[in-house]
Amino acid sequence: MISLKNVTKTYAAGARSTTALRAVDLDIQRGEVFGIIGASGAGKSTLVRLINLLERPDAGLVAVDGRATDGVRGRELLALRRRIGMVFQHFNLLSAKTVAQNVAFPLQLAGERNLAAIEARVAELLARVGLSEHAQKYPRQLSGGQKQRVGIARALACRPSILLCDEATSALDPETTRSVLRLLSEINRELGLTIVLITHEMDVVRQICDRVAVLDAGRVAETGPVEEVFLHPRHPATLALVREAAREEDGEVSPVHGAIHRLTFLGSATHSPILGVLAREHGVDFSIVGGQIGSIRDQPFAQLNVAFSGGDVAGALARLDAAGIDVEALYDRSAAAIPAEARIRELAHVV
Ligand SMILES: Nc1ncnc2c1ncn2[C@@H]1O[C@H](COP(=O)(O)OP(=O)(O)OP(=O)(O)O)[C@@H](O)[C@H]1O
Repeated sequence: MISLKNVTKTYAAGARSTTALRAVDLDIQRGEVFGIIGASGAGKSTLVRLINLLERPDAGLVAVDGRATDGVRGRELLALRRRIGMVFQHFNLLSAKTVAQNVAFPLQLAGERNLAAIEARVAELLARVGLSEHAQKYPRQLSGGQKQRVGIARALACRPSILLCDEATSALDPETTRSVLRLLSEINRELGLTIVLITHEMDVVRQICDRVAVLDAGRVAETGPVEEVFLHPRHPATLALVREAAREEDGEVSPVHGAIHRLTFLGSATHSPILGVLAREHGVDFSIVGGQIGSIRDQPFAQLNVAFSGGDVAGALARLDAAGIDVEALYDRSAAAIPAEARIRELAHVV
């Protein structure tokens, strides 16, 4: 649906130049919700401008909606751009136009002259985003969440096949963010639209995306299903984004003895009372030294750093594995070389 192959983009400013993207490969499938996450300066905005065809790469290939875009010009370029609906962080609504007029605007720009057809399409779009009764209001009379719903309705007006959301929830509070993400999820399911979400927040990716690519200093640091990238981050840039989302305090972890393992429960396994079973049946003691619980899309998860001691630890670990719980050895406090306390604190932050 969207593919970038070996894409590089450099900005030249006088004698200085900045390479914003380096050898980026991305493959976004039709109908998926794909997240692109990265810290400030990672190259997200540059990627948006390449996907919506406002800029061209210096090297490499960009294909959109199954079409290679190099060499596409004029009307053809305009038509391809219309396949992509844009949703912006600051809504970009026209303040002198009503909600209905804002949503009608792209249809008029696309050359639609039939007023009845425009009116019907606008009514349908406003119903979809839950704003029918606000059609005659002006943007200043709306809340942030309502303004973004207008932005989404406007982006859908010309029936795009891709919705490109550039930090679409970054100006919204967490509750409004959740409701806008729910709306995007509905649109993805019901209209089969491909959604690309550009964000600096792992929480946004976790709530809605199927797959994610992590950008770091212009490169794709890692990419994969959200469960995999969020629960088992491999690259330091991903780890930093996951930690930020967990918003853990820099608290002390009481000194513990024994092997520390990270247990990842996903889906129905999250509700299993397995730790009690391990204590009873394998005679192991355990202390929880860090962790987080939450959900990834609609799936519950828990990730706990647990120090096991005494009893049959090997048997307990095998039991966890058999129960479908991912077990990863982090560190053994009983080992001869005990690292500094800071290292233990760091481990507690890993989840
Ligand atoms: N027009 C430009 N001219 C020169 N350098 C640029 C230009 N646009 C972006 N850059 C540089 O390219 C790099 C990537 O910038 P980009 O805006 O794509 O990152 P970003 O991930 O969107 O960051 P942010 O979240 O802060 O907007 C940065 O070092 C930036 O300074």
